[in-house]
Amino acid sequence: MASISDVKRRLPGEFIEFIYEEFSAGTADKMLYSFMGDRYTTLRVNTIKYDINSLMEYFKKENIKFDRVPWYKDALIIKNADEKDLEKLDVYKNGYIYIQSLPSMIPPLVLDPKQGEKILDMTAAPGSKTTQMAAMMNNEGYILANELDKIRCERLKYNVELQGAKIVEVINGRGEQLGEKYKEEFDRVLLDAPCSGEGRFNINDVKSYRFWSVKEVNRLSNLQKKLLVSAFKALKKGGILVYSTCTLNKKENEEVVNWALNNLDLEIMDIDLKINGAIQAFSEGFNKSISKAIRVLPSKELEGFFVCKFKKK
Ligand SMILES: C[S@@+](CC[C@H](N)C(=O)[O-])C[C@H]1O[C@@H](n2cnc3c(N)ncnc32)[C@H](O)[C@@H]1O
Repeated sequence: MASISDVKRRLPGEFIEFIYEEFSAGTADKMLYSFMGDRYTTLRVNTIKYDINSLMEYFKKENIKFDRVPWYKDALIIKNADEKDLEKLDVYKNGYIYIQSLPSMIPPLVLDPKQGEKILDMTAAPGSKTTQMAAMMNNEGYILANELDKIRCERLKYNVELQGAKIVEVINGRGEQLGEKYKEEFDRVLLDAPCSGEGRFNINDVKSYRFWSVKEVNRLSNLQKKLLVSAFKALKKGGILVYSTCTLNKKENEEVVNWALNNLDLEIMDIDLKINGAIQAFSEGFNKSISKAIRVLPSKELEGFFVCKFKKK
């Protein structure tokens, strides 16, 4: 059984220092505990093709044990099978389900895209949230899903196709350029930003933390601000923008959001979801309204996440 000293030994020393500098010792300890092991596999039923009751019946027949998620009727926590087991099932191969972490399902729920609306998903691959939004919209309306990385863009196209998300158009380019190209065209914009991924660190998976450095966090924080400017420009007046990351440091979360409040005509809105394990974002030293944003602290069920909902004034 790993211990907190194993975590401290294996993860980059500067990351550990950074976390203890930015957070209270109690919060930092909790975060480190979450990096010790694997989480349960979780998924969402694809309501374009299937429904939750049929899926639960199917799993019972297959002897797959699950728990429901209080804040999302279409999601399940799988107790006795992992991703590889699920990938062998017909429901997976036919695109009836989408394997997705629970916190990753929060930003689309907060954005709340409506049937018939025009949505921009600025950094979209592999398409968890794009396909979730298409399902939430009953496959009616329009989603422009952009991704910079060519290979990840192919994966995005594959997932969109498999899930039957017909309202999605996939494009390959820099999110920073979309604001000028599509000025005030979208009802809602999702910026699920490229980030340092600290909320998904796992000491058994070197890939999860190999690229972390202070320099990289600073680079990402600058990129996130540029992407936010672009997202703001692409949004109609009165439109909704959701900014999310799966990282823990303030530089890529509260600091970026604080910068946006100081430089763009945006206000932060309340998030109405009641999620166990979610806390208010940290507002000390920042604009007080940042406490309306949420942080999901990493745990056995949940990876770390940050979600902020804005309205364009
Ligand atoms: C957090 S991931 C998105 C996950 C996706 N929203 C989902 O739920 O499946 C961020 C994505 O942004 C892409 N990316 C990085 N820089 C970008 C840029 N400048 N413009 C557009 N996409 C970018 C990355 O390749 C990565 O696929």
